[in-house]
Amino acid sequence: MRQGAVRLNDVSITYDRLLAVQGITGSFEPGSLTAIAGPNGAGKSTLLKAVMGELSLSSGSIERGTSKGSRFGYLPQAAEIDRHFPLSVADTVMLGMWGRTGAFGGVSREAARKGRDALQSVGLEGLERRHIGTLSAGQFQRVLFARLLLQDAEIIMLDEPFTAIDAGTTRDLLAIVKRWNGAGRTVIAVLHDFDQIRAHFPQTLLMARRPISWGSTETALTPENLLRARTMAENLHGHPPGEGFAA
Ligand SMILES: Nc1ncnc2c1ncn2[C@@H]1O[C@H](COP(=O)(O)OP(=O)(O)OP(=O)(O)O)[C@@H](O)[C@H]1O
Repeated sequence: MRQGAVRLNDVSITYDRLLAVQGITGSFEPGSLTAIAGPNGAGKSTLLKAVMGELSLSSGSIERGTSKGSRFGYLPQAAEIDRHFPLSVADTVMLGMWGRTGAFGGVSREAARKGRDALQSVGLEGLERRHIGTLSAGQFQRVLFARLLLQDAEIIMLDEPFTAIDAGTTRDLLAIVKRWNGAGRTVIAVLHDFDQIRAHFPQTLLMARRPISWGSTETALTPENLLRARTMAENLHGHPPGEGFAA
């Protein structure tokens, strides 16, 4: 059932005239666990959306192994999600089943059981009826992970999944990421915490619009490469890329 790698061939993406991603080549192998790192505005989120097929490329190509969108699960950045929408925790989690039931397919008893199991595995049993707007940031991120669990995707892409999330939730969600990967799924996560990347993510793509390094985390995140990323970011923005982005 396992399918091919996701290959990027000289991928570039522009917004109007802004070249957000330039000349990225490499592949996410099946079953790999990769961090995408780089300064603010480096094109990381843009690249994830392009891999998902949400954005078109200005040049280059992406081989996805299959044309089926259901192969991908995607967690957007928290800032991109509107939590005012009147949905309960249970409704939000069950959206993960859309790929199989269709939007109006109704929820079978089996699907409802899976939904409860998913909520339990992220530690949120009992909160099914709560409105998502009343949850803490950490609880809401747990809901989104439960939704991803239900989606049962082969390739899971997470955009800053632990930003502004408490330490306990980060630990629990990181354990889920590792379980996904242990079960043979490919996981790609945009992350800012280099210590976390070094501790848990064997592969890293470091980019600052252009690729800097892509390979084992040890070889990708050298002080020299981080310095190059920093310098490239300064050239992009005309100022340093912010606290924390230091070798
Ligand atoms: N929809 C859009 N329209 C126009 N420009 C955009 C759009 N989305 C992103 N950009 C620009 O493209 C560049 C890359 O943005 P992107 O969000 O991909 O970077 P990032 O590495 O994910 O940044 P961060 O770490 O701050 O989230 C930035 O200059 C950003 O302002």
